[in-house]
Amino acid sequence: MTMKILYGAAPQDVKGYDTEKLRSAFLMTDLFTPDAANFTYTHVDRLLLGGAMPVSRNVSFGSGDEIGTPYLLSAREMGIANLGGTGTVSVDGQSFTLENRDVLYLGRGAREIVMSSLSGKTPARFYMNSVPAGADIPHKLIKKAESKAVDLGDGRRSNKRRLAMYIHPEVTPSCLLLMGITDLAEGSVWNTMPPHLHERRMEAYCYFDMAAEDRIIHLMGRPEETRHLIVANGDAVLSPAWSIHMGAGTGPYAFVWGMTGENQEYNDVAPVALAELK
Ligand SMILES: O=C(O)C(=O)C[C@H](O)C(=O)CO
Ligand SMILES: [Zn+2]
Repeated sequence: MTMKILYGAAPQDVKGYDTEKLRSAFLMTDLFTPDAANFTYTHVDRLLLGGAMPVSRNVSFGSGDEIGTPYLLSAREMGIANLGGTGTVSVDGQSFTLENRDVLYLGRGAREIVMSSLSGKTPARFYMNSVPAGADIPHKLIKKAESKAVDLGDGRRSNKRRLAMYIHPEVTPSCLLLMGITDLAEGSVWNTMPPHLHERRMEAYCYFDMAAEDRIIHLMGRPEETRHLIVANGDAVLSPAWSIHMGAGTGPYAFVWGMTGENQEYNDVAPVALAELK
C-alpha cells in the first residue's frame, strides 16, 4: 500500500501556479497499478482517495499506521466503485462481489480488506473515497440497478449525460460521504454544465472508460480565474469548495464523483453562468 499526501491550496496561491505546480496540487495519477493499492491522503476535508487493481494476486490493506489509527477505517467510512471487470471485496471475512459500476459502502470499523479480480485478463479496478465518520453504519453493496439515475443535459449542447447516485441519502445511508457515477451520452462531451460551486462541500472526480490517447480538458479554479488540467484515463482531480469543476473529453468517458463537507445536500450548489467564466 502506498500513501501520498496532498495539502491542497488556496485560490490566491493558485493564481501564480505554473502547470507542474497545478498538477502536483490537484491531479492524482497512477492510481491503478497491477497488484497494488495506491492512496492519496488529502488535507482537503481529509478525503482519502485511492485505487487498487488486483491482476495476478489479491490486494490487501487495512492498517491505519499511515494515518494514526489502529486501522485505516477505524474512524472512517469508505466508498468503493468498481470501474473494471468483476471482482470481490472481502471485509473481515464478509465477501461482496462487485460487477462493473457497482459500489460498495464500508462503514466505520472495517479492519482487513482483501480485493481480488474474477479474471486477471479483465481486472477489477477499485476506486475508493474515504472520509472521517461519526457513526457506525453497516456495509452495503449498491448494484448499478439500485442507484438513483438522473438524466441531465441536452444532446444539441453536447452535454447529455446520466448521473447515478449510489452513496446518497435517497439510496444508502452514510455519515458525510456522497458518491456516484456520471456517464456521458454518445456524442456528448461536456460534464457538469452549467458549472457550479458548493461552498460547503469539496469534490473529487476520477475519469475512466477513456481510450488511452484521449484526454479530458478539466476546468477548475475560481469562476473569474479558471485554470485547466489535462487528464488521462484513470486519473483523479481534487476540487476544493472554492473551485468550479467541469470538463470536456476528446472522446467517450465517464467519471466517478465523490463529495464530503458540512452536508449531504446534493442540490446545495451555486450555479455559475458561463458568461461569468474567465
Ligand atoms: O455531470 C454532472 O453534472 C455531474 O456529474 C456533476 C457532479 O455530480 C457534481 O459536480 C456534484 O456536485
Ligand atoms: Zn459539484
